[in-house]
Amino acid sequence: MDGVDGPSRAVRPGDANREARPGGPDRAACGGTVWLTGLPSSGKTTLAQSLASRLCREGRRVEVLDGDEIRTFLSAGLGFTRADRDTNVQRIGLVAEVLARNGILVLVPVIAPYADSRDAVRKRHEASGTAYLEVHVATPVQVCAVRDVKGLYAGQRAGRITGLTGVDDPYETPAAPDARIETHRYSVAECTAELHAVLVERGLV
Ligand SMILES: Nc1ncnc2c1ncn2[C@@H]1O[C@H](COP(=O)(O)OS(=O)(=O)O)[C@@H](OP(=O)(O)O)[C@H]1O
Ligand SMILES: Nc1ncnc2c1ncn2[C@@H]1O[C@H](COP(=O)(O)OP(=O)(O)O)[C@@H](O)[C@H]1O
Repeated sequence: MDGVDGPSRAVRPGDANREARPGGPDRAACGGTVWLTGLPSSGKTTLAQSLASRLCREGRRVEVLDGDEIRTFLSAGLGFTRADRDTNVQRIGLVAEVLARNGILVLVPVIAPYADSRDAVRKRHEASGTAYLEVHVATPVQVCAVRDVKGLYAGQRAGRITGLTGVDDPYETPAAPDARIETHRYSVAECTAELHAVLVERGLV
């Protein structure tokens, strides 16, 4: 309906968030998504939890969208085909963007093995002017296979599972991530500090 002040205009996602900030953008007061992509056992969840704890202590509103939890509810029934992984990633991307544009810092420790799928999530954020950082948790597959937190690598070797990301299923390494974290070289505390510094540098903290 047209208002008394003139014709209405389309309200785009993120408008309310921007208008709620008098004096222009205030990155420290607005949200953003930090997507941690990497192989199973690369350290995504550990780093997301560690960074979330630190950000919470600093008074930020933080959400971690954990891959396993999402697959139990929001993506229940999806498997690990390319189509299912894409659907899973796009659903998570939508939730992350909605939370982020409403002032939450959203940490997403999800494999997201395909570049075009990750790019679509970035574009969704760009469309609403919402900050988005892609972090590659760049742990070599040999190290991940030794860590093998959930026994997936052993399961693949034993023939119990197939289609394991980075072993017999693709992982498209991010070509130009906002950060690359080498968890095989540095401790959890050091990697968390490095990630935190990236957020500071990008004006998210
Ligand atoms: N075949 C296969 N390949 C990769 N990962 C597998 C597979 N089967 C089960 N899992 C476990 O599923 C966890 C969640 O996966 P994601 O939702 O992050 O994957 S995806 O982005 O949709 O590809 C993922 O969690 P993380 O280990 O925390 O990465 C795996 O432990
Ligand atoms: N620098 C590091 N950063 C993150 N995890 C690390 C690091 N060094 C060792 N680890 C260990 O690697 C494992 C990573 O597991 P997890 O975080 O569940 O991986 P993912 O979520 O990628 O599957 C944990 O046991 C963690 O303690």
